[in-house]
Amino acid sequence: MSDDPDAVGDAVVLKLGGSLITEKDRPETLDGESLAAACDAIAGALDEGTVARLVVVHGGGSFGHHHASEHGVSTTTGTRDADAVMEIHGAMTTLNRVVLSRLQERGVPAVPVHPLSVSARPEGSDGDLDLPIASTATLLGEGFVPVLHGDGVATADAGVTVVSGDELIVELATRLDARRVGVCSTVPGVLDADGTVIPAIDSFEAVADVLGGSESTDVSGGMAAKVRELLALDPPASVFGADGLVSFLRGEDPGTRID
Ligand SMILES: Nc1ncnc2c1ncn2[C@@H]1O[C@H](COP(=O)(O)OP(=O)(O)OP(=O)(O)O)[C@@H](O)[C@H]1O
Ligand SMILES: C=C(C)CCOP(=O)(O)O
Repeated sequence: MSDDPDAVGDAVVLKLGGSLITEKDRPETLDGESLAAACDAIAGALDEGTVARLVVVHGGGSFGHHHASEHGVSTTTGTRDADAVMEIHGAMTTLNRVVLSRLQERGVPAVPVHPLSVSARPEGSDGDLDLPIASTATLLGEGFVPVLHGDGVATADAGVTVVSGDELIVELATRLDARRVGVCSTVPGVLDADGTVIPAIDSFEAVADVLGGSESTDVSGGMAAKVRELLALDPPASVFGADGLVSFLRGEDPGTRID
């Protein structure tokens, strides 16, 4: 149990991967069908009551990664160019607006929380992420669905680096003492060398050989970084594809479970 006063205990933290909701190889292109299906699943789960408190985080896909890559910005390399920061953040808030409106159209009380405005890496790019949690926790307590996203983040001695949605879900799940964490991506789970879904992972070394980055432009490390982040997490996490989302929101363990 977390001793953080903002912990709400029964929250589910869900990442909608950028590779799911955008066409990652075509700059600033949405995958409207996949996004709609994901929003249907979320609205259905809230209606049925299988999830009471939900935090959604979405990734960058062809919005954030494309601009970050053009400016040479990653989770470890920053920029002091305000125009570059605005291009990266602007693309992410554009995508965030679309995600919010697709959720709101389905009756989901979704509201934005923009990480660039609240978070930092005060010890530099190798240091921990500081994500003040009060706004997300209070919104959750008031019945909203906070929607965060990968973004730029103020970083001591580096300017602005990228914070990935994968880092955000770990921080959110820990600080909120969440019940479960899900990562819905474009793959049906973490795949072994034969392309078969690995049902469970409990150590990085056991799967390091099959873990790669992303097939597309990606400044935050793809699947290898995802698994590393999720292994460091207390509550169980699942990595699954679009077909697993309804099942995850019903409390099942589709795809790969990471403990
Ligand atoms: N062993 C593996 N199993 C599954 N996917 C893998 C593996 N190794 C590398 N990958 C790559 O990881 C990608 C998923 O990671 P990626 O970071 O692109 O997803 P995402 O979180 O949906 O996107 P974003 O980072 O834009 O939010 C897959 O599309 C695949 O190219
Ligand atoms: C590239 C940016 C700005 C966001 C990265 O977030 P991710 O897609 O979750 O890795």
